[in-house]
Amino acid sequence: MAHSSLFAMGAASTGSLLLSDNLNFWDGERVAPRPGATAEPVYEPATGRVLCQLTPCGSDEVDLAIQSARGAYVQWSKMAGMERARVMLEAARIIRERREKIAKLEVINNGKSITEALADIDGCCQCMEYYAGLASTMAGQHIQLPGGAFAYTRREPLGVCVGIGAWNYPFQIAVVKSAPALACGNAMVFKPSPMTPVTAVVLAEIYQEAGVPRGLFCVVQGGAQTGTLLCQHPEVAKVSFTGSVPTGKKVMEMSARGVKPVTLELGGKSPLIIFNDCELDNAVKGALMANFLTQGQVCCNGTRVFVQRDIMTQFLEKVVSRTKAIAVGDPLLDQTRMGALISKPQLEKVLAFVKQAKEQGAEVLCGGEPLVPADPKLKEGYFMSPCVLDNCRDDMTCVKEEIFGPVMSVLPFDTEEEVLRRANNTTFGLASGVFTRDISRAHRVAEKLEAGTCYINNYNISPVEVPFGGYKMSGFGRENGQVAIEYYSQLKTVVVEMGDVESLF
Ligand SMILES: NC(=O)c1ccc[n+]([C@@H]2O[C@H](COP(=O)([O-])OP(=O)(O)OC[C@H]3O[C@@H](n4cnc5c(N)ncnc54)[C@H](O)[C@@H]3O)[C@@H](O)[C@H]2O)c1
Repeated sequence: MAHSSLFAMGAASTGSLLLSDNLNFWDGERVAPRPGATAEPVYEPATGRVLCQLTPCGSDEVDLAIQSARGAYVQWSKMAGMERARVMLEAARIIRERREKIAKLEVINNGKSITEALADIDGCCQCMEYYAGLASTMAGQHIQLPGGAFAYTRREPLGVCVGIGAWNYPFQIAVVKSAPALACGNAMVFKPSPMTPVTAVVLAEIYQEAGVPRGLFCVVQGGAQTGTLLCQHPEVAKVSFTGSVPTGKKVMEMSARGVKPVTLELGGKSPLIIFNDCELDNAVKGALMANFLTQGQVCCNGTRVFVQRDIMTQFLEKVVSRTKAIAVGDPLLDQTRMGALISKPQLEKVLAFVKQAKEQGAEVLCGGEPLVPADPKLKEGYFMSPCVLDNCRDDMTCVKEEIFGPVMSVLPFDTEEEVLRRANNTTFGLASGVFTRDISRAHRVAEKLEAGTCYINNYNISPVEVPFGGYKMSGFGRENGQVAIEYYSQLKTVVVEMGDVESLF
């Protein structure tokens, strides 16, 4: 198998990679952008260097990708679940074999630490294996009716599904959408974020190598315009979207016009509630895991940390000392725990949130500043020091809006009833968490929190077996778990008469 030249990058280090490979993929191969189209630069967050050029796909290219997927769908959807499973298990094996190279590419394009990227890729192998396992379990019901008649249901695929991804987990979002879609017999055309175009196309090559029909998983590059073309295309059966609330609304509106089902995985401003009877060291570690993964750019982060007043001093002391110790720097080094934010505008936006928080009365206990690592090659990178904000109030912007950066807002509370009311006082509802040693309280609070996930005594664990998705404006539909099958399939009812037709006419 001829690996893409991406795989010649084995020894690449931060600041050394320049990619020239074609980033679109349909009909089973990488496709060059159309001549004359305007390219835009894609940056390496850790250095601010240009990593590659991206040319957004226009309507002809989107159409070619969808036709290619359509052709593959006809073949793939006829295969038995067990046959599809075999191909997906091979894809999982290849991902595992290349985990380090894929993780490295992800780091260079996204800026997160290699330790996290490796864990992301391992999660992708598990996701692929899990849905391979479910592929052959797609089944319906048999229903006996009077007079010997009966009915049965068939769980059938939808057709060509579209996946649109955010930039924070580029490879993982592509896998989490495509694995259940393909397991159900669908094809997928995937559009990554224009900031992270590099690894979705590696997944396309892996599927191809594993033996999917040519065109089953296609990648088109581009931003809002290309996304719009995908959502409006009449031959698209479903759209699964991961991104912000404002874009999610547009995707839903466009899909509504074509009566296409949508899955929306949107933003959050999740509460993490820490009661005074918690195991404090675990609660502190939980708060860090809830805020600082992927430089704080995680949709389900618990960024509103409510701490019961009598343990506030001890909590802050421990949280601040651990936050100050986070090693920020070259994301490809094993010892680094926090890399660079995705872009210069994102860094500026996050720093502006910190500035505004100070103006509104918050106290910065640590971080919240631009950071220039000692290594000269990182001096133009988008780094900042992780930040803990104290003296926060519910009406502050930093407590109400999704910051999407390494900024933890800490808020005191007195009673369970009060904290639940405040925690639920948001239009978001993606995730939530509670630390307590009182098991009755833990389950009572979990029941009352208005969010798609509640973590008890931990935070930000997302095993593939467990459904994930939002309440309220954080979206609907679920990814991961058995339930995802329902979002990538439809039920046909077949009614069978065994006697004569009784006609009223
Ligand atoms: N719930 C989840 O699972 C989850 C996971 C990761 C990120 N997110 C959310 O994603 C956001 C950050 O990601 P982002 O900045 O890439 O989000 P975004 O909404 O700006 O973009 C997401 C994707 O939508 C595309 N897009 C933009 N305009 C479009 C349009 N009009 N039609 C179709 N597609 C369009 C973008 O090119 C990108 O691929 C945060 O709000 C975060 O919380 C949610």
